[in-house]
Amino acid sequence: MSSENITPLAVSCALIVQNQQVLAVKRSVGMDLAGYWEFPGGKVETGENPEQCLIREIKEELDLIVELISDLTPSVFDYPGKRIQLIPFLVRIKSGEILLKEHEGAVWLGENELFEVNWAPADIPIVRELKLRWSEFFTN
Ligand SMILES: Nc1nc2c([nH]c(=O)n2[C@H]2C[C@H](O)[C@@H](COP(=O)(O)OP(=O)(O)OP(=O)(O)O)O2)c(=O)[nH]1
Repeated sequence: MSSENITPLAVSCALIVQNQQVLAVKRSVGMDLAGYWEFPGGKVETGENPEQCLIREIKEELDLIVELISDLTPSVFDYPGKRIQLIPFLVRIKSGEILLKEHEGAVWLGENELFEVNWAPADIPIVRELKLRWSEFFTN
């Protein structure tokens, strides 16, 4: 089968913003893409939409309740053997304290620190869009 025919795996992810910063989390040993930084989230399951997936994953991974502020442009990326469609949402924390249940690290990044971590390749276009639209997101 040619790569054009691979059905993308939909993955929702959260750009959690607070105090002019966004949260990045580090994938743990044992996960695929271990050691890369990403936005928390996960695969959209049967019967849920990307927004519902996001709320569920952020509760599961970080023990946070978040609310959606806006969406960004999905990023399609081909990893060996799989195509990911990463669906990003800008969110804010509604309640809870961050508890890392699956990741091995977390860091808050300001506008000029966005590229200081080693992002999973699929995240790069999203980080670029965040940087371009930074003032729009942080002045509202
Ligand atoms: N969650 C998340 N996954 C990402 C990002 N960037 C990126 O390439 N991925 C990839 C890594 C994985 O191959 C896939 C999502 O897998 P996952 O392991 O987070 O999803 P999940 O929690 O539903 O998975 P599972 O362990 O239950 O199978 O997407 C990102 O920013 N966030």
